[in-house]
Amino acid sequence: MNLENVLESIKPLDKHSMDLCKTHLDSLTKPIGSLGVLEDLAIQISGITMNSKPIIKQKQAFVFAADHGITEEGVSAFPQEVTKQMVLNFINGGAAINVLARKAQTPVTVVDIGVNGDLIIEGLVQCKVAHGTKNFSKEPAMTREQAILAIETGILLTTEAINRGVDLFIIGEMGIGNTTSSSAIVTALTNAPLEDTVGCGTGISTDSLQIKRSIIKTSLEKHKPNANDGLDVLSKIGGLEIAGMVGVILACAANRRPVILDGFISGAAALIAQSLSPLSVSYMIPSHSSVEPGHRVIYQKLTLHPFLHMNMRLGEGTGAALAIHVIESSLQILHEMATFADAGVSNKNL
Ligand SMILES: Cc1cc2ncn([C@H]3O[C@H](COP(=O)(O)O)[C@@H](O)[C@H]3O)c2cc1C
Ligand SMILES: O=C(O)c1cccnc1
Repeated sequence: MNLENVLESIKPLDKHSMDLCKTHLDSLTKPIGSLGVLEDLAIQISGITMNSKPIIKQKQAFVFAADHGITEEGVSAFPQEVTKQMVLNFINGGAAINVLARKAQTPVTVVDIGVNGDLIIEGLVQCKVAHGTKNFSKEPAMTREQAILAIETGILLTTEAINRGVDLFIIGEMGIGNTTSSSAIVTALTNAPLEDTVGCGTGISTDSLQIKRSIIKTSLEKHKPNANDGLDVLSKIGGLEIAGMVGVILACAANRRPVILDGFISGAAALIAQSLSPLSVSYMIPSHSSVEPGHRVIYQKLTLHPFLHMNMRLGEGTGAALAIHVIESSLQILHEMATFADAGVSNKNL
């Protein structure tokens, strides 16, 4: 499916399944609504899957890696080659996402969608759209065609995984410099002040933070990305890994599969997906709230509420991997808890 078909296929959640799920939750041995977010998640996943008792059997993490020309401006605490080095670490199973995904029994697929350098590594999915983006303080990060190609890469990988039976997705990324790109996207799409959208990423100094903000400000003045056109925003100031994640989100929405968002950068991808298809937001499951300040701005615009508050600021899909445990718990409640009738517990509001 190409991007256009995917956007046309996205439909609202199934209200009937959600109502049935809520009725069942209300019949379980607990005060109504007392399991809070666990209940909300079960209801949302019912609406997504059109099944009032959904089951998750196969999970999949996609980690998209790409480089950013904007690193030339000194916006990260780390050099660009760390992207490539971390790809090897992912493949060898030694990164944080590998550990947390293993714990959640979720396979990790690493996708080179735009790393600067040729990587021939067994196990790495090679879908390079470009050798990194251009320095967007000087010229557009990529062409519109490249942005679409990278989104369609995410769509293709997701569709293939769905055909293999995957029923829950998590997204993550690796790309030195990508908090600068994400902050630019969030500013362009929300108009929020730079103080609220730009943070320290990997840990830059306060002086570098001022430079990061001023680069974003002048780049936005230069390119004037159209806030009503997610593809314009993505191509002028975005990243190829961000585009890949947009593709996963949209393909999940089109195929009625839940997709767990991760930190700040996956949130920037979610905002692009929202601008291309407002309906896609109901298929997104938030996970944690990042230390990066702009993450709060993202959640406000999406009207989603993260349920994990872990002081994390890593990305890679780590927060999303943790959220799998909560989501699986919510469905286990739905399947295994006794009803008032089954357990012989009085169900009367006095
Ligand atoms: C060793 C290492 C592992 C990482 N894993 C994720 N990130 C995170 O940090 C980067 C974004 O921050 P900035 O915009 O400041 O460069 C991204 O690659 C993100 O995934 C990492 C960063 C480092 C250094
Ligand atoms: O929240 C994130 O995903 C994040 C924050 C800082 C650096 N890298 C990732």
